[in-house]
Amino acid sequence: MTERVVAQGTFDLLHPGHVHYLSEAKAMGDELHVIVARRENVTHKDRPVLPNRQRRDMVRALDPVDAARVGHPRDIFAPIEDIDPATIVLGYDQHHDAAAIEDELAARGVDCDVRRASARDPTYEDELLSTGAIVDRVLEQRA
Ligand SMILES: Cc1cc2nc3c(=O)[nH]c(=O)nc-3n(C[C@H](O)[C@H](O)[C@H](O)COP(=O)(O)O)c2cc1C
Ligand SMILES: Nc1ncnc2c1ncn2[C@@H]1O[C@H](COP(=O)(O)OP(=O)(O)OP(=O)(O)O)[C@@H](O)[C@H]1O
Repeated sequence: MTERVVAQGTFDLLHPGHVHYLSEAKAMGDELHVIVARRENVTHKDRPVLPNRQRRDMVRALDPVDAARVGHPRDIFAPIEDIDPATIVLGYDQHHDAAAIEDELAARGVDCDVRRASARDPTYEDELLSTGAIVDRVLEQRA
């Protein structure tokens, strides 16, 4: 049986940390489905610069990704019910609580494991592995 895996995030300005996360998530199953956060739901940091559809299309073009969609406007569990994954992979720094997600999904009849991905550190001096850091460098160098 095909094991579906779900990854999620903002994916505004792509960088090797995103590729690391998505490759690791793909290795946890057969088919990787990515949920791209809607702009209006990104409230814990600066909102993305790029529109929902552009971020989805770029994520969809990455090698480990089999499918990508813009997330639900209100219910973050609705796309999960639709995809019905064996595993959800949280990013190393995502603030979501794995046990709480498992419990909510179990209540909705979705039985899936929630795992945590590893971080990728820079491999050379000026490598930038966060969208926020890229934006800061653009502001610094183009001001
Ligand atoms: C299991 C799961 C499902 C999610 N589904 C959605 C969704 O349907 N719509 C959405 O706008 N955000 C959704 N999110 C939230 C974002 O993907 C993301 O966690 C957050 O808004 C952006 O923060 P980050 O890029 O720092 O992780 C989901 C998060 C998780 C953990
Ligand atoms: N350096 C990294 N190593 C591993 N995973 C990463 C790295 N950077 C981002 N990710 C993961 O990629 C997913 C999407 O990340 P997101 O676009 O929110 O992060 P970001 O690039 O760190 O942005 P920001 O700097 O605005 O927080 C998240 O699950 C996040 O944990």
